[in-house]
Amino acid sequence: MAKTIKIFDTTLRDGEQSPGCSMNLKEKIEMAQQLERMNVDVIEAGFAAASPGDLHSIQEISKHIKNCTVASLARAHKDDIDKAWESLKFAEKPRIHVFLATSPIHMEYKLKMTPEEVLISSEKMVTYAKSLCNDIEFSAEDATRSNVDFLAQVFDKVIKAGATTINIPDTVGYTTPDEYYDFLTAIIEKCPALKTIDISVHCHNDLGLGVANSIAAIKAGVTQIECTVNGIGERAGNAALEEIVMSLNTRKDYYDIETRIDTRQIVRSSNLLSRITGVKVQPNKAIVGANAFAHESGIHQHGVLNNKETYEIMTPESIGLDTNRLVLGKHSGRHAFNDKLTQLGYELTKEELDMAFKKFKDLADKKKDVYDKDIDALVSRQKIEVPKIFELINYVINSGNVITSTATLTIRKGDNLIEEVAVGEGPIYASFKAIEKVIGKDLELDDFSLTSVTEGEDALGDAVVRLKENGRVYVGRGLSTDIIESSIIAYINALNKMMFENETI
Ligand SMILES: CC(=O)SCCNC(=O)CCNC(=O)[C@H](O)C(C)(C)COP(=O)(O)OP(=O)(O)OC[C@H]1O[C@@H](n2cnc3c(N)ncnc32)[C@H](O)[C@@H]1OP(=O)(O)O
Ligand SMILES: CC(C)C(=O)C(=O)O
Repeated sequence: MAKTIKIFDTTLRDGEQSPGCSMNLKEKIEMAQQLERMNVDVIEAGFAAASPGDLHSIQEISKHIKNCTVASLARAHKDDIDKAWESLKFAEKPRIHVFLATSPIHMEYKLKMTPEEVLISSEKMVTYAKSLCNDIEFSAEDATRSNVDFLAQVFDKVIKAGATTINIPDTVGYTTPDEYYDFLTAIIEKCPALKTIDISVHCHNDLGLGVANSIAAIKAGVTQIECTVNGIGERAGNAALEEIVMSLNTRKDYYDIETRIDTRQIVRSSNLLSRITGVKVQPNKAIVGANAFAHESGIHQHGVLNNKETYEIMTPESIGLDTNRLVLGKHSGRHAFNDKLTQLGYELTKEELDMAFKKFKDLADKKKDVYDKDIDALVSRQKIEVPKIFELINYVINSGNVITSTATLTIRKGDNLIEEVAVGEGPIYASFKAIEKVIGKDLELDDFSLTSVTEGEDALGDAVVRLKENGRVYVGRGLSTDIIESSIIAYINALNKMMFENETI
């Protein structure tokens, strides 16, 4: 019988450590709910001691999650562990995740602790965490550059102290698949107690080997894999969840390993994360890249026309890739719309449904064919919307290749309608300048991009604006069949986020 391994998702903790990938509370809750829909076993929701905001967001995420374990990270410090426990007070299935580095370089230069002190502290802190919570994970940070005998000693102590999962991470993405397999096999042999609990790995991608190392670890007998959606994470990122899960799924014939992941939720999870962070997935990314199922050359196309399996090792449907099915049109009613939302995995309140239905009708008026992707984009965006402190009422553009563009914008702030005119190189830049005039200050535009949600002349334009202030990036998104309108909405959305989170303006 196939063995089932656990998927521990750390998109909201290690993933959020990725530059430019920070998320606000609403976005984290929406992402956590999507992870639950995808059926991950554990959601690492954050590092409570990092800030009161992090602690609060773990509490709020916990309130919304029923089926997954929620983990909170802590250094081997009593105060961190107390905060982690406080952050988990609403969790149905809480896990405290304590970590301490075990490699000579980390112990000497970072922790300034002797191996003996690390041994004592690990045992003491796991004992303390266990007095609060039954489910305790212990991670030996930089395990792959640690001495195997020393690690075995640490693991013996923390397992006796009550750890229920031991994580053996490749913190700096240093190891290779063969070496990791040998290393894990050796450590399991030296510390037989490991066989009585869950053994986990957490692989980074510094050499591009995060997924390969995770798969080698499964072969060596580990029972939990730590990973992130789209492989985001510190530096070059973490092992990508979708790649690990689909490798095991596609090569079940070889590994005979299963996960509990609903693979049809993979594309939606990837899209939602990109939508939230504004970080796009590279087109040739395995599984979720735009080209992952595209066949460009004649010989391939010929093969696929005769039999898809000539060049496709998994079906697009198995990862939830919508094959552009026409779903609804402007004559569709509320029941059909609600039914579609249920199929897509959404549960909306009546108020949310009313709002989404109105947006859908507006879209169906402008766009001939409405696809699953369009509806997903509309609804997932609505769920992470912040209050509209500024709102676009209307705009007029005067532009061409022989004149400087002029934008006239009317924007609502509270009960006031403010109109401003600005000129700029191109209609979008002129519009952004007009918004700055409305708020009375210059903003730093970190990045701007525009893509289409689906194909076709009437496709929805998806604009992403990244505004930077005091080192923080605020990502705004705008969706419209008119690309200038979507750009203006995206800019105002980023501005609203900045105000909502920071009250800076
Ligand atoms: C491999 C990983 O991904 S680990 C997780 C990384 N995530 C983060 O760092 C989250 C964001 N971090 C933060 O907000 C801050 O670093 C905080 C709040 C956690 C700590 O901030 P500060 O107290 O100012 O410490 P700072 O970050 O400068 O240094 C880390 C301290 O923790 C110690 N430390 C590091 N890891 C551990 C550990 N696992 N257990 C105990 N102490 C540790 C370091 O030795 C250093 O101690 P020192 O202050 O006595 O010299
Ligand atoms: C805290 C641990 C698990 C970690 O993030 C790492 O080792 O990379």
